[in-house]
Amino acid sequence: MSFDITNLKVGFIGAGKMAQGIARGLLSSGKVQPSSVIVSSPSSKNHGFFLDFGIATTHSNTTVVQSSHIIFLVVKPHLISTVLNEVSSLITSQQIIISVAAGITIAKLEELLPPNSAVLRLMPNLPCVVQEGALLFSRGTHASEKEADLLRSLLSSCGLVEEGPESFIDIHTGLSGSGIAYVYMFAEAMADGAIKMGMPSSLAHRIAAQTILGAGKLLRDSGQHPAQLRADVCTPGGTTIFGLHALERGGLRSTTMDAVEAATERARELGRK
Ligand SMILES: NC(=O)C1=CN([C@@H]2O[C@H](COP(=O)(O)OP(=O)(O)OC[C@H]3O[C@@H](n4cnc5c(N)ncnc54)[C@H](O)[C@@H]3O)[C@@H](O)[C@H]2O)C=CC1
Ligand SMILES: O=C(O)[C@@H]1CCC=N1
Repeated sequence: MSFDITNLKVGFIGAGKMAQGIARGLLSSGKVQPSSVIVSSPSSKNHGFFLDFGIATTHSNTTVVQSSHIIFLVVKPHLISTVLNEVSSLITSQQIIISVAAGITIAKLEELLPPNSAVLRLMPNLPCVVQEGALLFSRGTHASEKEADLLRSLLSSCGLVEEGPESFIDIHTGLSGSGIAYVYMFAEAMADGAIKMGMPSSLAHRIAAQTILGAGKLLRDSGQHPAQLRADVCTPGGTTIFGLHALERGGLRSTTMDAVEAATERARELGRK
């Protein structure tokens, strides 16, 4: 299978938050023009977002399949079977199917698709919208290095794109797909702490966001272990170690590990349904 990326037609089945995130990342790469993208969903609720970018919308999943080389399945996990039962007979081995549904395994996707279908399973996260996503994908039985390269190239503007074994996808879901929500909860709690100490809410939230952004950027760009960066902030007898001690008393590390484990287990459970 070979594709000329400049003429590539990309379809999305599902028009929600994650479809919008990937579509935005995709367009930012400049490799795909809005006129080459089409999106379907049963309601017109989210169509305005795509129409504003010059992307075509439809209520027909069939139309998306018939007009696309690459099809992103961006519906909730429990709808994957329904959608694939509807469109599977139209899918050819010349097309590439990419599922982002949490928990839904490659084996399940291949079972629902015609034999020899090229399938990739992708787990993105919402910061694709700002080109700072963390994405991990795995190849199905009939997806070669070519399809993997094409996906990497298409998603290059979505953020970090890694390929790994399928067994890592549910873990990545617990760590990163869901993980941004843990960070938001932490941001909210940090700001609440500052509000409790007397800072106005809007200033506290702006500073909490910038603190998390700065910490993340330094962590990523320095390549240092987080424990080293944390140690760099701690003056002996200073403020930070008092704050860290309070976090340790609350079991922050253990609770965070529990959160990654719980979300990973839930992804695995969704795959068994
Ligand atoms: N929201 C997130 O942060 C992430 C979501 N995901 C995965 O992305 C998928 C979509 O999640 P969201 O975008 O958050 O959900 P959402 O609820 O925002 O969007 C789902 C979309 O599917 C459409 N839809 C419903 N039934 C349909 C059908 N029969 N045919 C076509 N479209 C249909 C809905 O109208 C809606 O546009 C899920 O499988 C989820 O596991 C993966 C990583 C992160
Ligand atoms: O909560 C969920 O199931 C989806 C998958 C990862 C993020 N949101």
